[in-house]
Amino acid sequence: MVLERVNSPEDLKGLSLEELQALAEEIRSEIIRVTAQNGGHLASSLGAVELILALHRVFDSPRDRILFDVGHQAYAHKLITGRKDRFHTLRQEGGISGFTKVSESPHDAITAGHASTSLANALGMALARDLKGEDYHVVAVIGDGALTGGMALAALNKIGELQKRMLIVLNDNEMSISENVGALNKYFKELQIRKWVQDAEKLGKQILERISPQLFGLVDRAKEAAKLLLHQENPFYAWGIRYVGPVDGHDLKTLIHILEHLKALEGPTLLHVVTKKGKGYKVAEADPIYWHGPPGFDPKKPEKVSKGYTWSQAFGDAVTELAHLEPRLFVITPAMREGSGLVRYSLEHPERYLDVGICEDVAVTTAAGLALRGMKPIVAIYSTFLQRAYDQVIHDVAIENLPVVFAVDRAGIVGADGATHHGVFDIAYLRTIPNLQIAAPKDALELRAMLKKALELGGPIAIRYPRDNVERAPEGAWPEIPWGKWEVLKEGTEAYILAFGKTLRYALEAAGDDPRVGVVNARFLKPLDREMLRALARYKLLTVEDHQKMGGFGSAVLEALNELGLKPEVRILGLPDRFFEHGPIPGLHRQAGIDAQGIRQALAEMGLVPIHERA
Ligand SMILES: Cc1ncc(C[n+]2csc(CCOP(=O)(O)OP(=O)(O)O)c2C)c(N)n1
Ligand SMILES: CC(=O)[C@@H](O)[C@H](O)COP(=O)(O)O
Ligand SMILES: [Mg+2]
Repeated sequence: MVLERVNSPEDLKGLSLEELQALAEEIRSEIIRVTAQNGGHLASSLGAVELILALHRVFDSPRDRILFDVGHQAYAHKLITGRKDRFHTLRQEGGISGFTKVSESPHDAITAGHASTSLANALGMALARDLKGEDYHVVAVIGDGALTGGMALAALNKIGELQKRMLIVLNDNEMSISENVGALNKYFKELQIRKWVQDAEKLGKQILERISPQLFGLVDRAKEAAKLLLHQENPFYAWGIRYVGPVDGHDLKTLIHILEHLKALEGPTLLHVVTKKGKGYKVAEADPIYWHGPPGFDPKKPEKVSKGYTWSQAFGDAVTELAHLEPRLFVITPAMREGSGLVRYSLEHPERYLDVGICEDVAVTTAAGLALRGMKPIVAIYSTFLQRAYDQVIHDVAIENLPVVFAVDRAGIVGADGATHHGVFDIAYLRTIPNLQIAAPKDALELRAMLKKALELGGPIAIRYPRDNVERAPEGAWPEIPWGKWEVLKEGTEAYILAFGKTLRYALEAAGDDPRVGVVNARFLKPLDREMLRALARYKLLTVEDHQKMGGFGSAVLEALNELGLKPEVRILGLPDRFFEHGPIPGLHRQAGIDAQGIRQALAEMGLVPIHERA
């Protein structure tokens, strides 16, 4: 076993090409083995194995800085940089992160998880290096999907201007999570055709020169003419960045040879490597979309595992039906078709569906444009990724009170993706925006009711729901709920739990059959149901939410009570002021004290000791 002998990238330097190739296969097996158990980003990491070995063979991490955009393709990097013995803890509570993480290893140049950050990071590092008179290489590996992000394209523009020495490796597997989109993506495809043309041309040349030099001359002139037709300005040259490629991203020998050469060059260089997402694992090669991030599987019999009916699917089913009722409906996703439950909708309503690529800012402002011209756009977007479009929500949507609905998926703790992905800031960053309303349905029926009503109401409305399963609602069901009104689910004589969104189930569990404790489905945060709040102010109140405590639902309740001049005893349960790492969602909720146990604890501290525990 070669991997046994590799404890740092230094150990790659002495390996033969055959040993490196054997190492690649051992790494693939380990990635499959652990992802089968833990879940994780299988296809992306399988596709980047040779590239990562070649980079660590040629460059000297951690002295040289190797950055991985998103960091989800970096499992091979983790295995050869001293973490092979902990790799089995990938994405587990207390285990190693599923992305690169500065605090996890000196070899992790950036903490990643959100796309398109590597190039600006690399630029900053190159600037620091040169200002301090230091001498090391800065290498950024970015996927074709991540390159659709505005941050990445804007960074290229600056990199080309400043001409700092750095290497950008474009890992082009023609995939984002779904098929990749964008004009650059089309151009890369054409470049690959051109590569094929070059190879065919070489072969043709050899044959022709032997048969007839005259004929060869004629063909040669024809080829020049064809080149003129095919020849387009390579955008990277326009950006002032040397372009090399495309090259086979699985050919270790060629990669090492080229990287050695590029290492010596001054200024910014982009090496375009072509890889296969899921390389070396048939099912992942055949379906890189499902195997982008499988939840776990039997490595011997890798079948797709159903994750059950999710909130995302409930959303997708609802908008697919709504599109028949509302011809102005238009749904946008920033590169998360599958994750947002939009496969069915995209197939049934392709003319009113758009995947903008990994650019949430463009998603929101495109929705604004649609709304300005009479459409009813819904932006389907993860809470964590909506952070990328905060200004657009204010500047392009809310100021003009445009009818844009934000279907905020993955709201709350999301589990194995960890701190970079928990959707625990959206209430705080949205609720201060005038005109924008915020709601959280308790089930799929309320989700349908809210989506339909939101389209009718107009104005910016955010509807947040968790990464979780949910009971399917009947097709065609469009219940009415009083907009802005909370719902008492259980009466109480001494206290009420005001639960927002997913924590409602914990509230009902904590209240149990205790007659003293009532439970409210506080499904509207903005507008808050002040009428009911006033009525409940004579009880003790406990708010609970799957969100940072600071600036969340509880804060909104406190502010409203203050404005109403009411001073009941209030406790707020939410996530404390720190980041939460990766781990199972229930465990993280327990840690945060927002589950049933945490609620009981808070009630006890408010004098409502559970009846069966009373002495
Ligand atoms: C800002 C942001 N939006 C969306 C995502 C979700 N996401 C994770 S990986 C990915 C696709 C990345 O494609 P690419 O860079 O080509 O890498 P590949 O998976 O193909 O190796 C997306 C959209 C993200 N991580 N960050
Ligand atoms: C790397 C990335 O950002 C996505 O792949 C993300 O991990 C998807 O999250 P879900 O699994 O919740 O769809
Ligand atoms: Mg890709």
